[in-house]
Amino acid sequence: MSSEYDASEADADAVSSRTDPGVRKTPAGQATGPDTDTILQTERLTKRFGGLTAIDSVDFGIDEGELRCLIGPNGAGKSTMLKLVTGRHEATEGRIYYDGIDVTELSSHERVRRGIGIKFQAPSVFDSLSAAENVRLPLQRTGDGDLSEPIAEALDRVGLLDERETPASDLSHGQQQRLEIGMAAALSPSLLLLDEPVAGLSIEEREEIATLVTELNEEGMTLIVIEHDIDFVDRIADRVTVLNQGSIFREGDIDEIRADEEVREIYLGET
Ligand SMILES: Nc1ncnc2c1ncn2[C@@H]1O[C@H](COP(=O)(O)OP(=O)(O)OP(=O)(O)O)[C@@H](O)[C@H]1O
Repeated sequence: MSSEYDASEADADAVSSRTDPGVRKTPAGQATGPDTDTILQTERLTKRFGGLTAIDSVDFGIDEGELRCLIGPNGAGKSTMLKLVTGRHEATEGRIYYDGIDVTELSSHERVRRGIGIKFQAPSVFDSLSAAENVRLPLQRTGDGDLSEPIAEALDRVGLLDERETPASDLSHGQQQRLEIGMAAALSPSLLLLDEPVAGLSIEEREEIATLVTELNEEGMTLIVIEHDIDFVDRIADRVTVLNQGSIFREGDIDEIRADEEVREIYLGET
């Protein structure tokens, strides 16, 4: 499990309090611009927590329209990687380019505005609020007026329209996960990051999430999904990136990754 103590929040605050967003185009930034398929590219991205290097000089790229799975053993740096992309963590070194610009210094809020969405590993729905009230929260950050139509659309997208008045606490675990994905997808991000969307779910609930994630991708959303369940990864992924000890260990399609003996050793616990 990810550590979620104050350092991450402090980082987010530090980033969001900046007044100069530091947006600038650089040659590497142009690598994510209109003349290329690459929507996200990191360059020697590094995150240290005190003496611990959680992400170690990583160059990670993903094409627009891809559905990429990020796998690796516990503590490999997967969640940290996503939090760096969203701005919840501030990079220690390196750059992050997204859709043609350098977003390294941008606040989380600004990155959301530019089309980066995330569903965190830790639950973020409000139990006492209904499904509709939960979906309203991200929508009212950017829009005002009558939100009933976008709320209905967002709930419909994740199959929860009939549960719109149900308090989140009364939803099943699978429905809560779908609600969280609905909240992250409500603003129609270009890039959606999902941290362990099927953890603790039944086989049927996993299948529902697999279908939902695949549909979002078919609608044109680019997705990065962290997942431990290799069968789920097999079900959804185009390509797979294996992280280990803060570095990219392998990248390839799922069949190559499953057949790779060293990956099996570090990730699947097989010899
Ligand atoms: N806020 C933090 N403060 C200090 N160390 C942290 C913090 N967040 C993560 N770490 C450390 O960074 C390393 C990478 O953690 P991270 O949560 O990114 O791994 P992960 O691959 O997502 O693991 P898991 O699969 O268990 O969720 C771990 O050693 C973790 O303890």
